[in-house]
Amino acid sequence: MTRGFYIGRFQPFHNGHRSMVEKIAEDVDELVLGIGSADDSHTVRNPFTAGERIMMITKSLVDSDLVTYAVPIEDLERNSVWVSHVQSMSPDFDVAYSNNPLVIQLFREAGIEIRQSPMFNREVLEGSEVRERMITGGDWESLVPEAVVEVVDETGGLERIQMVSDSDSNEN
Ligand SMILES: Nc1ncnc2c1ncn2[C@@H]1O[C@H](COP(=O)(O)OP(=O)(O)OP(=O)(O)O)[C@@H](O)[C@H]1O
Ligand SMILES: NC(=O)c1ccc[n+]([C@@H]2O[C@H](COP(=O)(O)O)[C@@H](O)[C@H]2O)c1
Repeated sequence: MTRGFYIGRFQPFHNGHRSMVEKIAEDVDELVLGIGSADDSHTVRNPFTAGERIMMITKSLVDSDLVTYAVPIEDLERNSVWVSHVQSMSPDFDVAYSNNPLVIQLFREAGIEIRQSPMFNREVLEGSEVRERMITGGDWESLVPEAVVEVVDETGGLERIQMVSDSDSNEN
């Protein structure tokens, strides 16, 4: 039995993340999705709470055969102990997945196997592109699973990101 760990901020969970989960499913029996920066929300870069991101992930993967667990991981001031912090919050895992250079470095230094994945349609499947479209009224819905559209509707996420974006630009 192999269990993987996939870390990301998932702000929001988009079709690139879902494709990555499908790719990882070829390697592992179970997957932990670590919701990074779990303590952050209500900003343009991190608009959604950890709870909202858990809903997005759980509902998007409901039809998947893979056993998945979504675990919130708060940020720490000290990179040197971040991997231990991750391990203290997550079910045990055998291999980690990320394309983030700092994350890759920290897992390598801790002696944990880390695998990268190909980028899927990265020209548009990027969190910052989805958030920009949410703010400007573009087509963001086609970039995310249907379940994410429903969670954003249910939680008033669109009004929220537009409001925090407005207050950011008023401060600048
Ligand atoms: N289109 C994609 N295809 C494959 N992997 C992706 C894609 N987009 C993001 N990832 C990977 O998923 C992980 C989590 O990414 P993250 O939550 O930061 O999303 P992001 O799209 O890079 O968002 P942001 O623009 O907010 O930084 C990272 O390792 C990232 O490289
Ligand atoms: N010291 C720390 O708290 C620390 C170090 C490395 C990564 N992280 C987090 O891991 C996540 C990585 O996800 P992304 O690949 O989406 O950037 C982010 O939430 C990031 O803040 C935190």
